[in-house]
Amino acid sequence: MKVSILGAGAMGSALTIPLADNGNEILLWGTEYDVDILKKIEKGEEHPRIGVKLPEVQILYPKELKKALDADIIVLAVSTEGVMNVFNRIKNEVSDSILITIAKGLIEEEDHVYTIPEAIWKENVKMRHKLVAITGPSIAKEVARRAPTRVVFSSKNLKTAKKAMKAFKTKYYGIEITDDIIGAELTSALKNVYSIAISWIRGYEERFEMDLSNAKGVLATMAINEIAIFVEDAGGRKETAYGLSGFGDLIATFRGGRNGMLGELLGKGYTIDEALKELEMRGVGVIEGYVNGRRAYALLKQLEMRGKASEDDFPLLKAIYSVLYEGKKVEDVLMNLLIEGG
Ligand SMILES: NC(=O)c1ccc[n+]([C@@H]2O[C@H](COP(=O)([O-])OP(=O)(O)OC[C@H]3O[C@@H](n4cnc5c(N)ncnc54)[C@H](O)[C@@H]3O)[C@@H](O)[C@H]2O)c1
Repeated sequence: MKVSILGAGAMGSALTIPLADNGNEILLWGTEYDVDILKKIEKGEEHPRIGVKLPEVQILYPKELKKALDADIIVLAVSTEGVMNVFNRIKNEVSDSILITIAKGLIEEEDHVYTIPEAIWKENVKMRHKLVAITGPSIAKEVARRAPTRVVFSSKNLKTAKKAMKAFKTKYYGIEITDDIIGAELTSALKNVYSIAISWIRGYEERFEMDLSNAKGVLATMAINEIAIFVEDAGGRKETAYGLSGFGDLIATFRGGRNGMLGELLGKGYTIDEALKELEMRGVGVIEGYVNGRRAYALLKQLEMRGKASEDDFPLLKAIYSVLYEGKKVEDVLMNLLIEGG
């Protein structure tokens, strides 16, 4: 198949490995932010974010977006902040292709919060049966090194998911499919938010020089249960949260990543402003879990207004929101969460 990847960041580029191993023709289009990376790939150098050389791909520069649209599959491989920006540029020319999204986040438009599929369908209703979301534990560097990985392809139309799976599935890249695309997408966006809280404990461990594995177990359990309730309130299936998209991804990522770094600093006693400043100084890019913490809370409020959810079921999310946006410190909320459950 002919597959275009839009976005030459870590994950978009990592996906060229299973796609090439499966014999697909691959086009890799980069945004304005990706130009240096594209040049490196063209010179045969390692991709700076994933540390491997890419297989044979046709490189396309930012002005060549149109050339990427003639493909069986188009992978929207940009981060959440770029999804609608890129989709709006291609939305009228992609209806014949399968569109795949990989971003793990929520979209906010005119004071309303949407999952990524809902935001896309709102712009082009035809994509309802053409859209596939990839979720589950898949750290880009590991995919790029052919480390064993198993992810979820979700779509309203299982035929579409199966067709997409054919292009990607390899001996080391396993795929399960589901029609619960809203559940899978919401789960993976929330996973980024809750992993901030689980990482508070790492900061605490360092700060007080003691192991706090018991506490980590409590927060991880609260996290997965709240994600499951949230997903069900939003019309998805609880099992999706307990599967690869939720539990699996939480285990894979809470130890590291940008959200984990933010959580750790907060656990060490930094205020949110100090933590964000520190991460900016370290050159860490956008922290998706931070922005999505606010969006998740706003979505919860939206659901509550419609009688579909109750804020009382989400003590951990409320605590995360209060630390990220209301000036609370982790020590103001942690003991109550751990001992009383919120
Ligand atoms: N890295 C991983 O292991 C991994 C795994 C699964 C899913 N994801 C998800 O995939 C998405 C991308 O992650 P990544 O690690 O590849 O990030 P990255 O920072 O390496 O790449 C980000 C990509 O998004 C583009 N981009 C960023 N802001 C943009 C904007 N405002 N407009 C247009 N394009 C923009 C960049 O040009 C780049 O192509 C994230 O949502 C992430 O949660 C990442």
